[in-house]
Amino acid sequence: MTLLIGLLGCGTVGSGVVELVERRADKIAQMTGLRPSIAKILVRNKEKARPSSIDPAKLTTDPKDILDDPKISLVIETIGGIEPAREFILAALKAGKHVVTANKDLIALHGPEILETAERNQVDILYEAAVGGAIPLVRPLKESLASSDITDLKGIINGTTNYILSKMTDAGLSFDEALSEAQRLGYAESDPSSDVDGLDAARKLAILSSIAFASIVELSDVRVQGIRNVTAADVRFADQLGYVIKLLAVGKDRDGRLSLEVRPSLVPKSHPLAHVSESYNALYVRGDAAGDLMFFGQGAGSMPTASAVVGDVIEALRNIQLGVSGHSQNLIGTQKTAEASKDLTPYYMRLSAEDQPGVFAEIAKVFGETEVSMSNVLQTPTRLGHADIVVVTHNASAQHMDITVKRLQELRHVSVIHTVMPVES
Ligand SMILES: NC(=O)C1=CN([C@@H]2O[C@H](COP(=O)(O)OP(=O)(O)OC[C@H]3O[C@@H](n4cnc5c(N)ncnc54)[C@H](OP(=O)(O)O)[C@@H]3O)[C@@H](O)[C@H]2O)C=CC1
Ligand SMILES: N[C@@H](CC=O)C(=O)O
Repeated sequence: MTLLIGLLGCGTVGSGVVELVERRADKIAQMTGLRPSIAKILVRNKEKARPSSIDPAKLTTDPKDILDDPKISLVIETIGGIEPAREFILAALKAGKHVVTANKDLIALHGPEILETAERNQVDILYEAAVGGAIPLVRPLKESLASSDITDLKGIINGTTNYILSKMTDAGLSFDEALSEAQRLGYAESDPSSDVDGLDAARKLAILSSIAFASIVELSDVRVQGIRNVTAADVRFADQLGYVIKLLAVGKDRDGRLSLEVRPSLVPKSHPLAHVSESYNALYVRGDAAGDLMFFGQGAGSMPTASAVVGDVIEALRNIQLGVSGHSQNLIGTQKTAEASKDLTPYYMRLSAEDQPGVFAEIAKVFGETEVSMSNVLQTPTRLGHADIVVVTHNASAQHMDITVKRLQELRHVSVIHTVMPVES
């Protein structure tokens, strides 16, 4: 039997979905007893050039052609953003259609509303592709690891920034060159500042944390710092010190208190995360019974993301056949407190100061007075009479580092503090 699908959006991800559904239709029919067929595809502009796998006759600019068609039982949303994606998904769920989406913006911000609507209407809402591209993360956390209390999540969950940092480190590309390349390859969001400023990773961390830590997680619970301040100079200093720079997402549950952060960090070259390059993502998970696990794979791009979308389609078809649709939602009732991490860690700081006798002594004095101990110092002359000074500290708290930064900014000979990043061990 054929099951008709409506596809909302046919860009990087949507076009990959069309190709993969066609390629796998026979296999999926064997696996599930239902043959998926994409009947209609919603786009903004029907005249735009599309891959040859897209049948122009299926294109429409009217969402009603999908949402009001009773023959369409499943909707795949790959438009992105909040509206009109939210409106379309809610309408599809209310019309009794199952929904598969790759939209992390929407799930991170309106997850409870969407999951409740699906539950009420006894249909599936599946969003594996929203986090980590091809890597199965949502389902393992929801199902396979449900027997463990998860205490830690740590990883690289944005392909674009990882691509940019890898290319700045390994190929000497400038930030702008690397970003343009990531856009050309289809990794970046339509507004790439979501990637660069860490928001995309924050949305993904909120989604993962809500499942792993069994809590409602608001996006505002995640402290976010992107990679805009990371320059070629930081990449070079990090290299000299034996590190690479990565945008890490870190979530912890300490006895019901959550700390959630996205921030650029120095990772030792020997650390497994240091070898996760280009658009690859990786996530460490620590659970009390399961121990430590690491998930790794392609975190962005057309086919890797389509692979997760079509995996969800197959689950929805199986659920339809078994008559168990609408039970995949895992609604979470409680909300744990989120606060800044109190863990101590070494920090990397780069600042510019006048290059004259006594200046470094003044800087060192501030570190002494704020009780942040230095473990390593590098200095390079930059422009006439100025120098870049890099300090790596021993373990310090974020609060002590904030005070140190404030005090240093008051020094007459310090012109600017460029970057402050935690250092992983
Ligand atoms: N790119 C990636 O690697 C990944 C993306 N995602 C997520 O997948 C989703 C899609 O991303 P991506 O494929 O890169 O995005 P694209 O910008 O490449 O594609 C968006 C598609 O949606 C259509 N569209 C946009 N607005 C409307 C509208 N108002 N009405 C009808 N159609 C509309 C566009 O139509 P038209 O073609 O006519 O312009 C286009 O086909 C996003 O939620 C993204 O975050 C998730 C994981 C990885
Ligand atoms: N822009 C995102 C796409 C996948 O989620 C990324 O770069 O990771």
